[in-house]
Amino acid sequence: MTMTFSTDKRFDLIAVGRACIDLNATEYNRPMEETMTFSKYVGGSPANIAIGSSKLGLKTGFIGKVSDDQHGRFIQSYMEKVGVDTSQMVKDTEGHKSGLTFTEIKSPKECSILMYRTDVADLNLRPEDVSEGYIAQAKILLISGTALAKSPSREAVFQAVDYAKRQNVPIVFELDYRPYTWQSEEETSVYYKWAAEQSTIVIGTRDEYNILENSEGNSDEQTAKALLSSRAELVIIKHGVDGSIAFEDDGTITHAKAYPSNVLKTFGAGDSYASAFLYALLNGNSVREALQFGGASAAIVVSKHSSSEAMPTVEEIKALLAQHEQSV
Ligand SMILES: Nc1ncnc2c1ncn2[C@@H]1O[C@H](COP(=O)(O)OP(=O)(O)O)[C@@H](O)[C@H]1O
Ligand SMILES: O=C(O)C[C@@H](O)[C@H](O)C(=O)COP(=O)(O)O
Repeated sequence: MTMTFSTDKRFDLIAVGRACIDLNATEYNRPMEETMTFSKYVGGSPANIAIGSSKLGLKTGFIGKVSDDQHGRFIQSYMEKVGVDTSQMVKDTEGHKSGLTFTEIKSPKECSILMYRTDVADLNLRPEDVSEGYIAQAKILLISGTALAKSPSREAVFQAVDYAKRQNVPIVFELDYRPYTWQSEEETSVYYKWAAEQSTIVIGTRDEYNILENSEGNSDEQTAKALLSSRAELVIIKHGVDGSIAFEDDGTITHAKAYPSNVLKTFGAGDSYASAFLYALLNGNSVREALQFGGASAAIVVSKHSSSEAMPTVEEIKALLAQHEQSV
């Protein structure tokens, strides 16, 4: 299947949610306690997806709140530099700080992130910060799960979803589960179910769908069937190095393998996957081709140091896919 999107919009994709700071360990293969140096990048799942999409050539906008300080200015200027429209990125006027994520690279397979997210600026986005006229200009609105974790950001996302529905803008929900920001898994499940019910495309890992379902017992088929019975037309279930599966509402199921990669760290895979997957779909490619695009993009990013800065170009993705075709 290929999906069709409006052609007369100013933006291909508008993302709503957090834009933060990643501090990635520059010393590899050691625990955080022994890591002394870090490199700074823009981070936050929806910001990474917006940056990745923009680097691929999509016209991209961002709705979010950042701190009114050096970090907020760094985030905004980096996103502008890579072509993301930041006209709807607001500065926090109450002193809230941008979130920080420290990464630990213990081995290429054993990575973790440590988030500093107490009362962060992004979770203080307010409904009145969200413009219906802006959302109306998008082919798709991307919402990320973490923005639902706390008020007032939760209500800002409700507002964005309401505007998108009024304006017939399809919603893409990236589950983006970050336990640090939630009170409990039960609470997360309530909001995840709600968001999935509003969305045309749902993207998440198997573990994230378990959180959504508040249950560990469901198969991918059961999960997809339940979601496709409401508004969703396409459900993507990711399985890390084992690849991903797309379930469509006409019953088509497409499996995609991950591409071999010289892995440096595992984080960044999901965001690069989402940006390239959505790029391909928005450009009229089939779901199968979009899965391949997403997987290739992720294979590139896990071999590099950052999530945002490492987002590949279309040419890099095509080169990896061509290389893979030659070797099979
Ligand atoms: N180690 C890896 N090597 C190559 N590709 C990977 C690797 N890990 C993940 N990917 C690719 O990225 C996609 C998303 O990764 P996954 O780990 O499932 O998501 P997330 O990063 O959101 O947890 C996978 O479906 C796969 O195509
Ligand atoms: O999402 C965050 O706030 C942290 C990210 O910026 C970080 O780069 C990361 O963990 C990305 O991992 P992914 O979700 O696996 O793409």
